[in-house]
Amino acid sequence: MPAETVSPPASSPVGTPVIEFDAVRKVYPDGTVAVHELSLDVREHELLALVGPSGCGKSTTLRMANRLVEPTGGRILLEGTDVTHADPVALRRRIGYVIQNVGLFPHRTVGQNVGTVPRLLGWDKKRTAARTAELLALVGLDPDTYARRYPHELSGGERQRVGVARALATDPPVLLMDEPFGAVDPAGRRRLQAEFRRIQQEVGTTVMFVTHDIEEAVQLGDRVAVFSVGGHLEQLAEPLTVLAHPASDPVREFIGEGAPVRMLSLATVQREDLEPADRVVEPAPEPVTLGSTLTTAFEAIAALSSRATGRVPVVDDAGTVVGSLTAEGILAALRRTADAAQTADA
Ligand SMILES: Nc1ncnc2c1ncn2[C@@H]1O[C@H](COP(=O)(O)OP(=O)(O)OP(=O)(O)O)[C@@H](O)[C@H]1O
Repeated sequence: MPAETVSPPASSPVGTPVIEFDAVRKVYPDGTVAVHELSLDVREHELLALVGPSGCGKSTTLRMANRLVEPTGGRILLEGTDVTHADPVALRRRIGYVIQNVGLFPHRTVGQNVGTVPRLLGWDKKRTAARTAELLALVGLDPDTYARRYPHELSGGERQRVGVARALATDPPVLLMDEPFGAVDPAGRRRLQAEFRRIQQEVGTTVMFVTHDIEEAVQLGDRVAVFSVGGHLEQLAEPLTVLAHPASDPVREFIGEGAPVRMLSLATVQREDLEPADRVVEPAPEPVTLGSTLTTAFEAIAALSSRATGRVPVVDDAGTVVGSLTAEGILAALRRTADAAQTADA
């Protein structure tokens, strides 16, 4: 993340395609067309969110990428190689997979769960244990406390974190996620989303992420693919473009009336929006930190309204005061987003 921004930039990935769907079609034996002539790519380090109403073919699409479902027609390439000819077991070791209820092994400890694939790959005990501890720490679970616990001794959110850690264990180039945070309560879900996004950007994993929740899709996705029933890809674009310029009636219907508010929730306060640090009164009470609390302008408003002073000191990771957040700063962030929505590619 660039140091001068307060939150992750809405990137426009131009990387090489890691997963490519080329005219892929899936018709189930009973004649249901789940996916209709789908062509799209997921680019290196990108998080692509697949979103749409129930039954529109999102999970089928995802599961074709690791051959849990065989396509009826077309080609799927992983890093340039046609996966329809790959050994499914070897393929799944290169592609992490996280689903809603995680599917942890109930009789194995958290540490054993996370270390499953490394052990299958023949890693020795020491290397597996070190990687397990590293991953548990990455997802915010203290290895000394959690590695020896069993799944039933965890909260739902903690289990999801273990699921993410397990999927990342061998550093797969690609992660497929199907409603991974669906079973978590709203507050925990928001925290998990933010933490997962931070980890994904830090590790650089390419992610294909299925959700039925447009809010989750626009918050997490670098790009968003909106599907309609019958497995049609209606629009593939950056979040702001989908919200500001829905490409068809099904997209408009799906994003609903909340689109303007969702658009503003994409507004991010940047360093340039802060008042200069020399105007901050020291010592700064309860500062907020660049890149964490101020994820969106909405959170900035919450930070501001909880202080009586009308300004909130902002510090960087090292604790140095870098500026002061005021209502004008938030307005500047909102204005920038509204301008970007007007000029976003239709
Ligand atoms: N094994 C199957 N046999 C027959 N039809 C299936 C099978 N699996 C899925 N379908 C059908 O294919 C279509 C797409 O299903 P899919 O699970 O991919 O949708 P989805 O968008 O992920 O839905 P949801 O959000 O409800 O999970 C649906 O009409 C579904 O009923």
